[in-house]
Amino acid sequence: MDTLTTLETVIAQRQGGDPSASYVARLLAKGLPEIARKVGEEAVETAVAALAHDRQDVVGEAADLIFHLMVLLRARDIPLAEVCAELDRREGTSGIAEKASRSE
Ligand SMILES: N=c1c2ncn([C@@H]3O[C@H](COP(=O)(O)OP(=O)(O)OP(=O)(O)O)[C@@H](O)[C@H]3O)c2ncn1[C@@H]1O[C@H](COP(=O)(O)O)[C@@H](O)[C@H]1O
Repeated sequence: MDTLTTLETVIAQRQGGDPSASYVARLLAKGLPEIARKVGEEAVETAVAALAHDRQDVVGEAADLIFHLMVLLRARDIPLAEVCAELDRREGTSGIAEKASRSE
């Protein structure tokens, strides 16, 4: 989690920076449609790698996907904490559903 928080800070710092010196600045300058396209591309590459047998490829593609997703969240001005809060909420919700099904 610290890793993602640090990455989120670095991405925010790169926003508005020199596109010739920073991949993040370059990607953010291209705009949301290009960022969304990259997320889609990396998601497909992750899925394809998962179906093949090279474990290290899956790790690499998953890292590319998470990185580009973090850039997309920055472009939409959504803090990572908001996504984590949604995951926490679901954990709470599924816990309630589980308890309810156990009491039936
Ligand atoms: N984690 C990453 C990271 N993962 C992947 N990438 C880049 O994402 C790109 C992946 O694109 P592809 O594999 O599709 O290859 P490509 O053809 O070069 O990319 P496109 O031209 O199609 O966009 C590569 O250029 C990688 O270098 C990353 N670039 C940056 N980071 C992090 O972001 C920080 C800031 O980076 P800069 O903005 O470059 O300083 C770095 O310190 C890292 O921590």
